[in-house]
Amino acid sequence: MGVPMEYIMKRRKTMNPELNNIRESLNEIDDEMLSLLKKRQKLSESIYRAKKGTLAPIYMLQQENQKIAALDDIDDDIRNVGKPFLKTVMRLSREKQYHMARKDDPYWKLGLQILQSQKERPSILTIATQGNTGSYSYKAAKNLHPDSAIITFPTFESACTQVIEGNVDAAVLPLENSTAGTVDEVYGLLDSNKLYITETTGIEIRHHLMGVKGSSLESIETVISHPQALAQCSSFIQSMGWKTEISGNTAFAAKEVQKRNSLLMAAIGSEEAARNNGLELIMSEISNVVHNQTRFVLLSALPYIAEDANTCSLVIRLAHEPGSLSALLSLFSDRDISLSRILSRPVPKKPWEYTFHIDCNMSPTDESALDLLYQLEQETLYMHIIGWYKE
Ligand SMILES: O=C(O)C(=O)C[C@]1(C(=O)O)C=C[C@@H](O)C=C1
Repeated sequence: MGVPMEYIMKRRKTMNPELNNIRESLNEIDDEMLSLLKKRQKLSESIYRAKKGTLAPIYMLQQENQKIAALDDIDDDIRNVGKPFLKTVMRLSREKQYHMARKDDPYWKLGLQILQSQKERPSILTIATQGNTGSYSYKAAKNLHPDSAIITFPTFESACTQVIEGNVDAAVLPLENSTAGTVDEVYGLLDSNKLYITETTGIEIRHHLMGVKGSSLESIETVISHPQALAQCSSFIQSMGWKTEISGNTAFAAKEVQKRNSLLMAAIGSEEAARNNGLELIMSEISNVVHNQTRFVLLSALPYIAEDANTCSLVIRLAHEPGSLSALLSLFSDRDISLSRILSRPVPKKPWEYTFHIDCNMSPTDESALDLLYQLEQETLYMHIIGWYKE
């Protein structure tokens, strides 16, 4: 029989009285600090009330910098820990003030837009995808809305244009693959801010090698597919020493092989792509990893937010300053909001400046989520919600 944990803990406590005493003292100091913090937060409420109605902003950067700079004159030991400590308490003070300001502002535009977006789910009768019927996007669209009519377009951009122009209800596009990473072009299209992610689905990707009748591993010299599919099967391709050719998607690759009708060429794609183009499977499942998934998103022109939404996708631009990203991340962690993805993309025409795509787990009914958005609007150069959906 094992020794009960409680007994071990008790023994530990009595075995080292010196350690216990120090811990007791630490606890006392923590209690004192917490009670001071409580007092400080009360003062933050008062400072907010004093600022209310004046044009004074909540974030007084100069004020904060002065306080931090004043620490330069004190001894090393306390300066180094004092700076992050003061930054934290001032940030908590701002968070309190933003919460009060949001509550006081019934006309907060983004808050009203969020409320308006929580309407009934719009019906999705027509969906645009890129590629043709054998593509994984087609499969993902069917997965999400089995009864919808799916119309295929040659590029991601043309599928999005159809949604923006109101010719279809939504587009389904791949956003991220578990092996090859993000689909940068789709992220670029999301940056245009005309579309919203309203649903997502994960599709298990099984890549197969296919060719015309008579082709074999020995006869092939070149493989054709979408760059993501080629990347996802790179180990096998390299081991065979094949050349690669790029196509718009896996279904187009299969079509191209059928058209060229050559034993020297094979395509990488789904079983459907082989079937639809009369090709034979030369080898099944050639991906680098067994569980190869792609996350697809349904994009709508209307910013619909589901009642049970738990993931919010944000695009944020920050000032190009040291510490700006870590300060941003603290605004999430202070509120216990976890991030499921973070991605940086270069800002066009602005070398070394970045846009951050952040997915975080929060519900539109959470007060802390609204506080966060309110604060982000004030403290970042730019913030936009590109979707709030159930994942
Ligand atoms: O001095 C202010 O205006 C405050 O709101 C107080 C305070 C602080 O907590 O010290 C908080 C936020 C400001 O950015 C600067 C300082």
